[in-house]
Amino acid sequence: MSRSSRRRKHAVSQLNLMVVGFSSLGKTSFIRMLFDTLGRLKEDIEPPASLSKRAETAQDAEAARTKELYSFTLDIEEEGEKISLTLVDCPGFVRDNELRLDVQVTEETKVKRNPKAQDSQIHACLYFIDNTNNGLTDKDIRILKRLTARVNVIPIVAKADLLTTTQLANLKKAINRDIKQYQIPVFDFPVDEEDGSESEVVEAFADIQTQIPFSIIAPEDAELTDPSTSEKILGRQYAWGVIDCLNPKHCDFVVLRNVLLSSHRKLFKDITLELFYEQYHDHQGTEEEIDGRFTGNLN
Ligand SMILES: Nc1nc2c(ncn2[C@@H]2O[C@H](COP(=O)(O)OP(=O)(O)OP(=O)(O)O)[C@@H](O)[C@H]2O)c(=O)[nH]1
Repeated sequence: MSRSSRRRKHAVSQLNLMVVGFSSLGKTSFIRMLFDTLGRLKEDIEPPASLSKRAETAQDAEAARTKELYSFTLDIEEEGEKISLTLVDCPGFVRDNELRLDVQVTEETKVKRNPKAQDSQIHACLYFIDNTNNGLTDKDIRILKRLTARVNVIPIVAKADLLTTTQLANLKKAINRDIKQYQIPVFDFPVDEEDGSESEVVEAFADIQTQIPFSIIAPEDAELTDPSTSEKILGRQYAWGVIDCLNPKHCDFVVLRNVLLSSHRKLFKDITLELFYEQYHDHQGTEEEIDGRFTGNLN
């Protein structure tokens, strides 16, 4: 094996993901589910304390609220590639407090910048949308415009178990309508039929685009068994049946996980470097001009 291929084999790719959105939409639960489904290289790694604070009742919701931004890094392996994955969980935006909202969005899109540390930039930001609204609110639009100028943004509808199939389809349609109408450049999944890709690859990517915004269902704490297979699952139990959070028929988690960690990981990183990072270099100057870089200190 040549020295360069040996180096490639042992190379570790850095990936930094962030979750953002209003309070109580399921951001921490998503990170917990991702953590639980990762092929971690060191199994004994404990999740941060904030991840174990669950809120299954209204009473403990306040205690479990993410109070300040935190991040943690895991060494994982995905399809034979080693990845150093940093997950960043942000406190939820508070509705009805305009002033705090503005301060918070600025804080979260701001950075302790280290222009040389490209690998500490956020490569993809998952923006959680409230599924009780009929599309994007004015505040979502304002926040998304700011975020999309600075980072790859992927819209998410969490707690999809609370919607029927028709309600979810209508909500997705309404969100996509608003994204188009307000010209919000969320990440879109390129389909380039000219590039000689296998037609299955083109089809798979086109399919991903139709799933945006991705729907997520996070599991409850209790151990559940799939009644049809008797296997343990990450799920939610209802009077009328059991949801398997990893079943693509129930939600888009598995597709999203694959997009983030595998199929589009490199693209997120390339765009971050080429577009957002270059923008930063082109605009070196005042604090305001560069206030959006997600580089530097992730702690
Ligand atoms: N029904 C349902 N409830 C969920 C789901 N995901 C999370 N929850 C519940 O929603 C509540 C809030 O979840 P969190 O993950 O703490 O939400 P968050 O967005 O991190 O909240 P903040 O810390 O306030 O920003 C908890 O009671 C969760 O159990 C889901 O997929 N379905």
